[in-house]
Amino acid sequence: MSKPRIGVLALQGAVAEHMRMLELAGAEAIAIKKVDELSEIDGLIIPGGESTTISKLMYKYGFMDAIRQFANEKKPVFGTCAGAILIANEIEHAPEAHLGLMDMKVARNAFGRQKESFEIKMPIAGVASDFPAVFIRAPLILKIGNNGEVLAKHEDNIVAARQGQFLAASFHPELTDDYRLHKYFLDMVKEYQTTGKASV
Ligand SMILES: NC(=O)CC[C@H](N)C(=O)O
Repeated sequence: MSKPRIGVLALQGAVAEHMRMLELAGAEAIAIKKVDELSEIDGLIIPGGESTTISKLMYKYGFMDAIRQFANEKKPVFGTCAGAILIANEIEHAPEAHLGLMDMKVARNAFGRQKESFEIKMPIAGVASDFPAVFIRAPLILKIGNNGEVLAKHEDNIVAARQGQFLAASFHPELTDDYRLHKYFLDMVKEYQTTGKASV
């Protein structure tokens, strides 16, 4: 079977780092700069960075509707840090969501000033017992919808979750050499490719 093709939304943020991890995990990584490039990929990562900036650029280049359409085709989407904020359907203290794909409520910059940035090892269900998670002005997942699955918690707060084709992490899984969470996303993409084929 050929390698799954995974895109990284390349408007702002940690793009090259995600591409490197995807390649280590066995995918073909593609930087997505224009909407028509979405048709070339089987799954999409929306990286960390600054969610307001990425959102503005998404509107400017027509990505809002194009990514919603991509998700409608049952293709997996993984949002990390700012990317998790962008895929959430509810943001605390914000009047509206951005893409509103995944049924979860997030809070931005939720760790307070002394803990703006830190690294810990933590268990992630189905991924690792000791995953090195780097948090940088990270959001928290306050709640997830009924069919969502909590994958990781830090001090009782949800920091990684999955809901069907959607995966979200508060932290940056692309800043170390540990590509196990990228591998997990790759397996999700393969699962959806197989499901897609089986249903036709
Ligand atoms: N590292 C990050 O992606 C930080 C996210 C940023 N604090 C935001 O709200 O967009």
